[in-house]
Amino acid sequence: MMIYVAFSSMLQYKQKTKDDPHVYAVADLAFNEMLQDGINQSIIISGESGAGKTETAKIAMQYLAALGGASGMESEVLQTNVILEALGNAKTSRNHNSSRFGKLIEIHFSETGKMCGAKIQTFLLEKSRVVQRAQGERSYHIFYQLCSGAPPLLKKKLSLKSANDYTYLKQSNCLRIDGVDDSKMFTVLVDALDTIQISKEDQMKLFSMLAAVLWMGNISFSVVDTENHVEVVSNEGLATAAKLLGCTSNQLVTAMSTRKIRAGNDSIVKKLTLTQAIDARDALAKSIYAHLFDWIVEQINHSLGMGRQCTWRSISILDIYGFECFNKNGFEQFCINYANERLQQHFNRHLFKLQQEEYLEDGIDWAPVKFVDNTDCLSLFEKKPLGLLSLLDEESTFPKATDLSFANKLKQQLSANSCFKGEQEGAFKICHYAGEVTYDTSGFLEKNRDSLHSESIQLLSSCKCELPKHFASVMVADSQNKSSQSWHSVVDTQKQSVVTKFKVQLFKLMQQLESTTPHFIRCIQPNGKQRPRLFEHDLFLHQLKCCGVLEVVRISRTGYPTRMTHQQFAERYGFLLLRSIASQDPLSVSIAVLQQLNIPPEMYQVGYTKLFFRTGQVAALENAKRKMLHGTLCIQKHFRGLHFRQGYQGLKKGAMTFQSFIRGERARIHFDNVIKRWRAAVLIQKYTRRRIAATMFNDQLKHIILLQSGQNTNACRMKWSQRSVTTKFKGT
Ligand SMILES: Nc1ncnc2c1ncn2[C@@H]1O[C@H](COP(=O)(O)OP(=O)(O)OP(=O)(O)O)[C@@H](O)[C@H]1O
Repeated sequence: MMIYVAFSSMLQYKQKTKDDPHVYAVADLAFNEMLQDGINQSIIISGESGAGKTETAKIAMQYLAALGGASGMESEVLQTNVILEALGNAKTSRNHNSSRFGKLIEIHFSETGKMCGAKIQTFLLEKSRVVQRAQGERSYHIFYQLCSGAPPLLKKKLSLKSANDYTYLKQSNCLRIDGVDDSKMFTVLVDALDTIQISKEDQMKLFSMLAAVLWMGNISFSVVDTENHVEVVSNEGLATAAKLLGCTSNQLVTAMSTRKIRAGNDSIVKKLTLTQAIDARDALAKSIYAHLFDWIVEQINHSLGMGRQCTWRSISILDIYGFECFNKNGFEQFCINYANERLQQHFNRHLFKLQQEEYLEDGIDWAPVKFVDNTDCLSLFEKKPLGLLSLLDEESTFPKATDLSFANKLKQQLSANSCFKGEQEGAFKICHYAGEVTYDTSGFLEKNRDSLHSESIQLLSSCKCELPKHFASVMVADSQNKSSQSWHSVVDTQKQSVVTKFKVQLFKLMQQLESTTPHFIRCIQPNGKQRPRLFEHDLFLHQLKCCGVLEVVRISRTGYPTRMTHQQFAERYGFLLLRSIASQDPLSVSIAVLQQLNIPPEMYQVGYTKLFFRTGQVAALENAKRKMLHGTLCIQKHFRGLHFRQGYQGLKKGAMTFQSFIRGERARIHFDNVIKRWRAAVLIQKYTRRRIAATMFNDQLKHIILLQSGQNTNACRMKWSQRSVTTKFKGT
């Protein structure tokens, strides 16, 4: 667990730095602990509005994306910020890019630490901002981005005009933010939608609904009788809104200016008064926007969920709206500050209560550190039946109740509570952990009921476009009486109030966070003027005091932030012992390690089951471990080198012997072949030569014999003829 106090926004507005080594350190620790211990982690970022929570969350996400990158998911996960900021952030008097919703982003990692998906949960979007807000503030960024950045074709399709032409946008006299180019931001948004793989068709649906909301704001009413009943003025707003929703102008007129009232078996159609009609129009616009926001989050989750099959563990980053205290605080601030009380409780629990309880349970010597406990304030909200939330819900169920009657009820029931103070004219004050806030109850009951009339739901369900139909079905499913799934019954059924829904969501969130190892980042706002490098010391100190940072520093200095069971310690550092005492129990091993490393006794305490260390001691242990491991690694490195070199030489020798044998064998075979061929050639030559010689000899012999026989014959003949002559002479 780690707590980091961020003063990052001291650089705000002029020198934006998107680097923060301290945030990196927190993210790094969470990442390493996740891989090491196999436990899900959470990074809880809190602080006042404008203190830098969203920027810090983005820096942490970027760092985690870099650590778990190379899976292709990281750019998608980072691009979600662009979409969520466009639809859920707006300019307020305290922050030009204030998140008007809470967000928990769960980043999933595989066993090897690769990012493999993400899931986003959102909490309580401030939907009233769509139709109304304080002077100088803006509605959600996306409206201005769409009006100034949409390409001409899209503008024509949606009949879009400039932001100044829409009542919902121009009413607060603030259309621009210094240094922000809405038209450029629209291109960035479309790129992000493409990266997240939101199809062009779905993007078109999103932009059509946004345009429909804007055009609905331009629908006006005219009073037709003395009772202030109204008729809808047939103007461009009415026709365009109907076209974009996929219904007829008449259907829209009916939903906005009439109510069906049941009288026995019959139903009577009643015209609405001007206030009722404006409320009906605004309620429908707010409802469409809130459902559109949920729908886009659903689409993002669908896209980011593709790779979650290989999920192993996750790191959740919580960026929830900061504590707010304006000149006029309403229902939204009431819910936001309640959520902050819950988070402060989680913080106190982990940093003070659980830690100190652990010291006592393990029997170590400890003088308790006092801290500002907000349990009383939290029970003021949550106590049943006499808590703020229960009383608000109870009053919301009475049809005749008013905001004033609610304020009076609070005064009656809660004035004994030290955290509550009743004020004049329907106001009340709560002493929060971060300071006192005065709330104005006007609008509390209506906002808590958040009812949309059956006519409006019927209208949405009968629209030709897909999204309004989808929103209507979600509304029906949301209604408590799930058995009667039709729009007729939605208004009649007991719908869950906004605060109850929010409370349930918060409890679920807390349960989820409890199952993780928390890391806290406290953002501190340096000044209330949104200026860089300006420190308002009182504001600074106030925040440090309120969020318990001073106590955290105290407890960190005197306390024992690092704890390990004897077993864990022995397993982790036992190998550092020079003499082997492996047969001994983990406690003896641990003590022997501590003595060997000369850790001063005042820097640690030995509990029944755990060892407790003061700040910095683990670093010393880790240092010794690192040195030992480094030495071991060095020896291993050289041994492995030697071992492999010897192995290599042996292998080389073997290979060479083998190669020479093969080569000899091949040469021998080759030689044999050559000799055989040579011998065969010689034999052939011998026989050929003999044959030629024999033939020649025979020929010569023949000729000689012929010659000799000729000569012999001749000689005989001559001899014979000489003898005959001689005989003749003798005879004569
Ligand atoms: N690390 C930072 N570096 C530079 N500027 C920052 C940093 N953090 C915050 N800022 C500045 O402060 C402004 C407000 O920050 P951010 O929107 O994060 O506040 P927040 O606490 O989330 O407020 P809210 O609760 O209203 O959403 C930013 O628009 C930016 O200008």
